[in-house]
Amino acid sequence: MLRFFRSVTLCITFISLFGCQTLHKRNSLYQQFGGQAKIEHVIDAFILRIGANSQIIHYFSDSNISHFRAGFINHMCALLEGPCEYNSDSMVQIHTGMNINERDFNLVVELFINAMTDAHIPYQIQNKVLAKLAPLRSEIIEV
Ligand code: HEM
Repeated sequence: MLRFFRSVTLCITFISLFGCQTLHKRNSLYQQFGGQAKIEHVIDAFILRIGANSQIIHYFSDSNISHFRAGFINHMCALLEGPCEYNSDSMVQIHTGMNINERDFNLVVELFINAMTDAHIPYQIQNKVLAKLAPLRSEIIEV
């Protein structure tokens, strides 16, 4: 009998843990954003905006844009707690030597916000994404 109750308790614990995990994934910021297709759509629009901006385009003059696109998408997917792992170089490693100033950083973030707005990402979700990006600021500016 005791063994039976132990099994039932173990089973309930397992189900609640598993259930919580599923719920967490369903409510992740990645899901709220609109999943992979939406991330790719926003980043494509973001890249077009970077390409059209004479203040910051020079940073990307030696960059492979399809590599940047793939890396940025993967990083964003992981940042929003999607089903991706970001194992590439750190933000500091990538941006070291670029001497990105605060003004240019703010402009890039603004271009990203514009891309999200055009893709109809609700402001409440945009703010959650910006809160995830904010701590990266010091890893990117003037490193
Ligand atoms: C929160 C803001 C930012 C995030 C999350 C971010 C993230 C990233 C990531 C993940 C990559 C790697 C892409 C790859 O795998 O190739 C990357 C590359 C790059 N980032 Fe940023 N970045 C940010 C801001 C900026 C700003 C403000 C600039 C310039 C004004 C910038 C310039 C670049 C350049 C030029 C590369 C390509 C480097 C190369 O060609 O190897 N980034 N960034």
